[in-house]
Amino acid sequence: MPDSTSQQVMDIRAGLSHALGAASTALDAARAGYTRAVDRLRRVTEAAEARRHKVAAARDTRLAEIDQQHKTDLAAYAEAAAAAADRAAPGAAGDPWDDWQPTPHDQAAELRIGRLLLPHPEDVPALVPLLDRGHVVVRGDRATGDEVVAGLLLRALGTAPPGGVQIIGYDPEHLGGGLARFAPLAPANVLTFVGPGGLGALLDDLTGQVRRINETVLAGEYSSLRELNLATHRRPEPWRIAVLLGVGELSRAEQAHLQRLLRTGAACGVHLVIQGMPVPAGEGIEFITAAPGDRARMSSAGSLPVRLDPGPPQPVVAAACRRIAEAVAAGPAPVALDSLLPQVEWQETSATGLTAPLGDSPLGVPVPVTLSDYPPHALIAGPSGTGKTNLIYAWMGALAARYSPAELAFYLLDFKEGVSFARFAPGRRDQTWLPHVRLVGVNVNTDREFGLALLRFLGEELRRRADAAKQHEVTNLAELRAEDPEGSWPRIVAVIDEFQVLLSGRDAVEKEAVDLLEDLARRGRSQGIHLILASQDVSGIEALWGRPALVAQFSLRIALPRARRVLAEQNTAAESLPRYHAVVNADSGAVEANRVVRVPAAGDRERWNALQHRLWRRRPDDHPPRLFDGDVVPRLADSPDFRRLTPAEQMPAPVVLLGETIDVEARSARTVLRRAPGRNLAVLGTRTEEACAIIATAALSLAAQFPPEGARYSILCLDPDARPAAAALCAQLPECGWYEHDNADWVLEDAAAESEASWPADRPHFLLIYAADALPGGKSAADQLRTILRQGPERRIHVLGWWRGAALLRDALGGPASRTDPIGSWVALDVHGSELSPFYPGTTTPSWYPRPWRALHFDRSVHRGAEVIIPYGAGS
Ligand SMILES: Nc1ncnc2c1ncn2[C@@H]1O[C@H](COP(=O)(O)OP(=O)(O)OP(=O)(O)O)[C@@H](O)[C@H]1O
Repeated sequence: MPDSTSQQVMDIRAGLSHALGAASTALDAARAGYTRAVDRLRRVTEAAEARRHKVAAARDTRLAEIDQQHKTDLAAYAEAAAAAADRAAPGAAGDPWDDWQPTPHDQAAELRIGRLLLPHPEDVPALVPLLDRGHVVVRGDRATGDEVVAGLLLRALGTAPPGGVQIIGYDPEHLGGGLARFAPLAPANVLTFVGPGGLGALLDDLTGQVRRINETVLAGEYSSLRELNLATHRRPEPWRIAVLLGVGELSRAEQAHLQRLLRTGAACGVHLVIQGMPVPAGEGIEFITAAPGDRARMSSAGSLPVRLDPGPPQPVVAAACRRIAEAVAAGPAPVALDSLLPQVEWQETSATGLTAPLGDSPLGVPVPVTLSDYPPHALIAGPSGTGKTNLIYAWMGALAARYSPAELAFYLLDFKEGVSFARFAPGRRDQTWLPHVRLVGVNVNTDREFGLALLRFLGEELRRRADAAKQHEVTNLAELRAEDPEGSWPRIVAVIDEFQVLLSGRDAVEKEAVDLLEDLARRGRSQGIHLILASQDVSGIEALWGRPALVAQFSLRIALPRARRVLAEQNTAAESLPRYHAVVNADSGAVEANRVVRVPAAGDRERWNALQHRLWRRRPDDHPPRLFDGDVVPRLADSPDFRRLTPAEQMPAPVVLLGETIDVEARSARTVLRRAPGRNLAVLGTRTEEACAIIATAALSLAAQFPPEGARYSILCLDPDARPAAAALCAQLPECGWYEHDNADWVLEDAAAESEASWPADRPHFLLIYAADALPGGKSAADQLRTILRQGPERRIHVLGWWRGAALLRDALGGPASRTDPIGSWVALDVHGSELSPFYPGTTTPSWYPRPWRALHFDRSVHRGAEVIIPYGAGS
């Protein structure tokens, strides 16, 4: 058993030791595991710590990055917002007051009132959309609010062209005091006030404006003035800002009006700035809560605080208001002439009429004006300085650019003192001319005869056209042109500025002028001859109004500001016209036909020259217009009639030129010295220089027709003052005899003897006597001269004598009872018509008043009445 016990013990021991061993192993393993676990824990903990640090670092970096990004974004947004604000409120809309001045623009801007306080230093302007966009209600602190209103108004004024913003003030509490700083605008009507009881009327008026603008300006084509402006770049209506200060309670009707305006006004440029009155929130209404410091707010910025700008300094307001008022008083800036010109020049046909714009309507649309069968002629009126001449230039420019010279011809006459039409003819500085112009008459105010000459010339042209029409069996120009396409039938436009001068005088000139005008006006319409008559004041032209049939032909009426009577009696449109505008009326001035036109500036040489030079370079021929300048003394050498004179083998009868006639073709006045009784010439009057000039013209024109020995010339000079001129002439004449006081008897005796001879002379003898009334030698010399005058011409001895008075000539002929027919032709200088009656047919006297460098010529063999002539300059 012991064995078994010991065995058992041993077994137990073995078992125990085994278990111990196992336990020890397990313990070791457990320990090792523990150690590893502790180690892992340590490592994990360390790793976790390291990760936490890393994450924290990463987070910090990221946070820093985000923060930086945020800051950058915020800066960018703030910058962008500021830039956008600058764009939305450029110049006067946003500039600080210390650097502020008006910067007119035709598009509405938003207006700065202060700055938005963002958590960022960038300055972001707080802007209010007023013009074209909405209305502003200012509430809160009254004094601060006043400054906000003043700032808004000044900025609005400064962003628009002068007069483009009109302010109407309603300030019942302070009777306008709230807007007192803008008072300099009042005289120019840029600021008007409505009295304490006038709110209803003001709202009524504004509602009326909105209705009118909707109906006639936007006319269904545009939804707002802003849209119209964007589409056309024009702004036909001003912005109207009604400033309602401390209004108090409104009646129901006023409330209704106000609500309507708040809803509809902005589209029509009618805006309300309201202070001290509750207004419910609504679209397009900006509410500004005025408060000092950071407590101000504006509705469009939500809860963002706003710091309001201080109000504009008084000197800035005063200077701006003065400038605006002055600019408004001076009128709108001129429109450019180019706005009337077509894209391509000389493309139109004038077969049925002439149509060209004269300017823009208030809506900015060009207003075409037509001359045709109806209306055929135009009457323009405007007091001096209102732009009549400018309007004529603008019209001519628009026509000349559209119609080539083959389609249109101008004849221009200016009775005004000055040379406004001279620019169309070649001048000393500018050699170009307007190719359409055929005739220019300037400085003609004392030469009304030139007006007559033009009318006679047009009358002739009318007859020529009527004959051609008859030949082609047609009745008007359009048909004639169709039948005769090769013919030259331009429409003729004759412009007579200050035409009342032509129709003044109550004399033969006036009568003939009115008759001719009436005929031309009546028959010219169908033959393409159009008259444009302009005058400072048509109301007093009796010759015109006395002929209703004549006036009726002028159905196109153009009235410049304050023109009288040119429109129909009840039509007062011209009274309220702004400067540089005209009423164009193609229906004899009837109110319904009024069209208001803004006329571009065409008077400016520079503007005109560009057009004229362009058209001149395209001129179809090289014929400049005939320029008649009443102030210029013509030269014999330039006379076409003189240039045509040449010595002929068989001289029919010598022609004597005397001076230039006042006519369209610059003809010379002439008399013919045939071998017949009475063919002598008398120059009458005391003006030595002119008398000498006429005798020189006569003698030189005679000399031009004879070969050197073909005629004989004798000069008898009895006036020492005439001696230099007579001697100079003598030097120019071939074979010229010279006689004075001492030897006068030689030439008189000889010539008298020759005159009585029974045989005709083999060559003519021209006896030029200066101061024939001063003959020496008593009765015998006088008798000899009478013999020469009576009998000489039959024997080819002709006297060209100067007597210093009509009565002296009469004496030379034998006294009051003697016959005057030995003097067949005379030229009178400073001699009145009544003194000339003995030398004039019938019992009439020529209607003429003497004036410097003009003479009256009469040739009994060809003239019905005397003609005014201009002596050629003595030096010619
Ligand atoms: N549409 C216009 N735009 C700009 N300036 C103008 C315009 N019309 C006229 N003017 C200017 O006004 C002035 C007077 O114009 P204009 O000579 O045409 O007047 P008028 O009526 O013919 O005067 P007057 O009969 O005294 O000659 C000129 O200096 C002219 O340049």
